[in-house]
Amino acid sequence: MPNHAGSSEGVLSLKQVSRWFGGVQALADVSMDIGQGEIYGLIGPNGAGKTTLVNAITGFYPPQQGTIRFEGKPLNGIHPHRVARNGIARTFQNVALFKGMSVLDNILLGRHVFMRPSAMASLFYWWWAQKEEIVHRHKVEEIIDLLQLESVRDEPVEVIPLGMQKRVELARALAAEPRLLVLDEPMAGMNQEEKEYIVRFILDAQEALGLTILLIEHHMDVVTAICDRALVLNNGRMITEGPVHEAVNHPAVVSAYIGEVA
Ligand SMILES: Nc1ncnc2c1ncn2[C@@H]1O[C@H](COP(=O)(O)OP(=O)(O)OP(=O)(O)O)[C@@H](O)[C@H]1O
Repeated sequence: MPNHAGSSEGVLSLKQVSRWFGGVQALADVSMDIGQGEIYGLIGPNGAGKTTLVNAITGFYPPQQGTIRFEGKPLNGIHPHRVARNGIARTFQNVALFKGMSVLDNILLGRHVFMRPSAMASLFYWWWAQKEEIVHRHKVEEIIDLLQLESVRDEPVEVIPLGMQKRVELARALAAEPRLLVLDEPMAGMNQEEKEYIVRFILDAQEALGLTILLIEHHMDVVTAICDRALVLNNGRMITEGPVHEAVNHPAVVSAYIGEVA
């Protein structure tokens, strides 16, 4: 059951956001407001526009119409790297880790938002860079602890089970110290036990770090268990938006999820 009621102050606010890919309208006038500390679900059948919405928020595919504001500041047209530095981290639908690198180094990569762009700067100010490195490693250790990745920290990521790889992705996103965390199907391909683990870790991280979360998820049991509110999309359009139990029981949602797309 939801236990993170959001305040009235919107952290992320979208107003009539639209996005086209050629002749396909992937998003049509989508609006939403996510409150501080909320876990907000984004649901809908395949091709509904969920990932496009996340890509619009995180700067990968800016909307062609409408406005997106984060903590009161406009996000439209901001480069993904700057969006990340401004406090929004995301995970990807398909595992996007660096094979051949250890779990620890993959998580450390999440710190890149704080690192200096010039390697030369680090070379000249090596002493400063060393101090910086210690801070980064310390933060990463905290996250390894929080997500219980200690036993695999030195393993190459490709040898650990999928469920753990997804947990490493979550860890890498947390390493960027976001205030808004966007999770794109964090449970895809997981078995029941792995799902239960990742739900637990998401809730732990949310509580420990005071996060606001936007969650794309197909598992309705998870959505109803942990989300406060939800937005339902179909063909890029808003079907319904509101308290999660009302949203998931909307007739169009029920029919969309049993295959008769409304
Ligand atoms: N880069 C792109 N180029 C062209 N069309 C795209 C692109 N990204 C998304 N689309 C189209 O936009 C629509 C919405 O796709 P999107 O991936 O956002 O849906 P989704 O709800 O995330 O689906 P899924 O649950 O399958 O991930 C689809 O018709 C898709 O083909």
